[in-house]
Amino acid sequence: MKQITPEFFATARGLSRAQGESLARMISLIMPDAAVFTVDQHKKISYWSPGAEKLLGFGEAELKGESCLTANRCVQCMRGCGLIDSGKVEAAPLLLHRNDGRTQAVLKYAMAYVSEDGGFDGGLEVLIPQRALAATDLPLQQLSEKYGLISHSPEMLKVLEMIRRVAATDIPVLIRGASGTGKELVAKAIHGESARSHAPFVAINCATLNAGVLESELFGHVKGAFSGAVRDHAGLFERAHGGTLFLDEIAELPFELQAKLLRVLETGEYLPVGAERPLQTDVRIVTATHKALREEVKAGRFRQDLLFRLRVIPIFLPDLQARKQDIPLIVRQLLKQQFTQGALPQVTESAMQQLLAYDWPGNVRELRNAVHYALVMSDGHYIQVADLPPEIQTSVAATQDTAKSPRQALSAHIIEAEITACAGNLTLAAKRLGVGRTTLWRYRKQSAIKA
Ligand SMILES: Nc1ncnc2c1ncn2[C@@H]1O[C@H](COP(=O)(O)OP(=O)(O)OP(=O)(O)O)[C@@H](O)[C@H]1O
Repeated sequence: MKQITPEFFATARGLSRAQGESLARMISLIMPDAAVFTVDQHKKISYWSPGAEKLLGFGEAELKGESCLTANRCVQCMRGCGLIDSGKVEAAPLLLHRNDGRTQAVLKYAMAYVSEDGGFDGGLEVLIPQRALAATDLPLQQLSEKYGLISHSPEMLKVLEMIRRVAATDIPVLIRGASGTGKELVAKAIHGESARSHAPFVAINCATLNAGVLESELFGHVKGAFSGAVRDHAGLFERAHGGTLFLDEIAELPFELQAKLLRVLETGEYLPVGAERPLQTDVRIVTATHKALREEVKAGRFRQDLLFRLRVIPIFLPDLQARKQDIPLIVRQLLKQQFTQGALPQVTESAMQQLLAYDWPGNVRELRNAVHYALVMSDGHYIQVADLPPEIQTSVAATQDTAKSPRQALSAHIIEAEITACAGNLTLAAKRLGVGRTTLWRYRKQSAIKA
């Protein structure tokens, strides 16, 4: 039989099965909205409270004697919940799948029963529903415009859908994507659509400060904590209280601070530098990285337990290179931001071809910079190949821009992207492109004949 770790046995002194079973019934009376259940030494369900039935939609009759994984359907549960290894689980955030397919955010607490010979003898588990918030019902198109996350690509539409879902919970989110793919925009959208939107969104890049300064920035310090600490300093956890703390480049968080962050996630408590008593915080943590954190764990640079805490919901942002159909749309959006009045400059077909051929290692940030550069260089009416930054001019052998008619300024790519954006509504697409409907129809016909 698997042995419980001596540390747990020493601290918890163990809960016997008989004690646990009556405790479970008591907790389910006191906390009728929580799911309370017990498992035997084989992790088969032995008690399932009415609250559990209400929360997850499974009845006791169908679950008794079944593996706990039948009712606790989630990625972390499949990996192992830690109950056998550490004897207890404290405030683990989970996203469970209910019997009816909907998801339910919970915080899980569990305590193992210890047999007389010190072995695992089952356990008592309590799942506390996380704040029941309605997912935002903002249509994806409006969500994308509200936060400037412009895209048509299926991958980005999935990201927008994820934002809508996770905003309704307090579950930690890890955003993975290369530099300039929009990680901070996604974090802001999650915050902005959540019930925390009235409280601050605070962001910090963990790669830019050394361990000492970062600790003081995150957790604050008290007067006299170190030379130069002439007054108390509120940390970001205090400033973000009630809101969202966005930790960018989380892979760079120094190892010694990883344990402190883990403590906040587990207990909501942290210790300002030099302080004697911990403070409580209520923040939602959203993290981002361009690195594979699993590799960082393997290399011994990142704590596995912290990874599991942070990566409850991962969101992946694709490189711009993998969604080039977004380029005309984003360019247009960037031009609109610069020109609030008057006609937008037209991007010539050759210039658009160069933009589409380029690899964009700096992703949308680089595209934004290129558009700003081109605007400075252009005559204000047309953006041509010669107006683009040099590295983009040479992305493919550019053809010379000789024509300057509006039709030639509109490439087939732009036309088709706009029509898709308008869900096939040619009148709207023509309006957004600044041409008449008949003209748009003629352009399309001519492009089709040329093809
Ligand atoms: N889909 C998009 N549509 C329009 N603009 C975007 C989009 N994605 C990113 N941007 C713009 O690109 C720039 C970089 O975005 P952001 O700072 O969110 O990227 P990031 O992934 O957090 O970058 P880094 O990792 O370097 O901090 C910002 O100006 C942002 O407004």
